[in-house]
Amino acid sequence: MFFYQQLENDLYRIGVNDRRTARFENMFPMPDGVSYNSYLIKDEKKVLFDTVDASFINDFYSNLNHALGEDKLDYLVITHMEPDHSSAINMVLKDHPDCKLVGNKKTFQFLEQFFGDEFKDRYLEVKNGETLEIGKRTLEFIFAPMVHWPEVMFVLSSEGELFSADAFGTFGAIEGHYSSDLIDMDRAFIDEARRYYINIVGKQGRSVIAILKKLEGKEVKMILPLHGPIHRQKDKIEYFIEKYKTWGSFESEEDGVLIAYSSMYGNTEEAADMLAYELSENGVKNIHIYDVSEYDYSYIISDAHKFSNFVYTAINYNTDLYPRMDAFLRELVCTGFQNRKVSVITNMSWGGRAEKIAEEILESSKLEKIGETISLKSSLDEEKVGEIKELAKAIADSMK
Ligand SMILES: Cc1cc2nc3c(=O)[nH]c(=O)nc-3n(C[C@H](O)[C@H](O)[C@H](O)COP(=O)(O)O)c2cc1C
Repeated sequence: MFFYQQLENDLYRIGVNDRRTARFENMFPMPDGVSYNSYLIKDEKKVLFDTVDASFINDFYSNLNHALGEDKLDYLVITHMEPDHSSAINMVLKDHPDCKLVGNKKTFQFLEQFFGDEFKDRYLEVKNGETLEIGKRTLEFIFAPMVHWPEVMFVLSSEGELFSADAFGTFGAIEGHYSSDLIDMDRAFIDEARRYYINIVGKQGRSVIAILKKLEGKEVKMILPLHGPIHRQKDKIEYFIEKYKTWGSFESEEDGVLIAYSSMYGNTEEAADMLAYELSENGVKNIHIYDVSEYDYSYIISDAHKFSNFVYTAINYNTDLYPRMDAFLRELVCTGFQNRKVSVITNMSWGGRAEKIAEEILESSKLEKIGETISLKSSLDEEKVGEIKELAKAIADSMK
């Protein structure tokens, strides 16, 4: 069977859903799957934008062949060489002998690293800002280096269709709603879009801001990302671009406190809980507590970027930082985490370097310390309870 959406008269989304792969990039859980989007324009020239993960080639071919009918492809535009979109390129090229590959110098370098140079005579190399006529449309190539990979390029058609590679994508298979105007973005979409962006593209915030600047003044009527729904309604497009500006600048979206704790026997957890109750007493609305041993880091990291305040615990473990907190903090820093307010609870029974190690890991994040470190000796006592009340007040005050 075939399954695709006709977005315009001659524009099709022919991607597939993947509910079988457990982890994106073999790291990030996808409880709701993911979609690999590929797009087809049937203008005078027939142009395919990216392919899908080769494991889904059969579904993809049924969609593509049905949408193409008797036509053959003239161009395959590669916006991004990551294998979840490019691993079927060689198969498509073999089926479409006159199809040219459109990419930039780096695209073809990576293509050869993955597939060798058997398609060399089919390259159409484009430079930043160059255009290609395909009939009633002209395609403009806008390089977006490091908006995930170095070779990434956006393509803007003269009809205002923006093929944005991994930008503006999300986790989650398409559940019928192939366009964001068909869903409530806040309820059904934005948390997973944030988790996708922060964990996958997050570190490249400067590159994201740079591409958004390049797009200013250009008319974008539709965004067609490689994962998740398309965006074709003005207010949805503006909403999502604003989110990208905030995320790309490493700014928080909301006042709130993310508490990431670790605890072997519950004493440090009790302190984290007590802090949360006291924060609530001080009027803080958004409080999220995560045990770093329980949750996949990608969820905690996404919320750490979302909120203004971050609290972590540093418990001593064989005189080092508890290994799961150590790993979590390192992964957090890998996403470019910065410019947040931070508070710390430590726990030691006899001694160690946990607090120092955590500080060293977070050094590049330029965090503003709020309140004094709460140093537990094994468990809470009256004095520490008083300190937690003071810390909660200091954190709440830091939001005003
Ligand atoms: C396996 C293990 C190793 C520990 N290593 C240290 C250590 O090197 N230095 C130290 O001060 N406390 C050490 N502790 C004690 C903890 O840091 C902490 O004080 C204690 O586990 C109470 O906190 P919790 O109930 O939140 O786990 C260790 C505890 C465990 C179970």
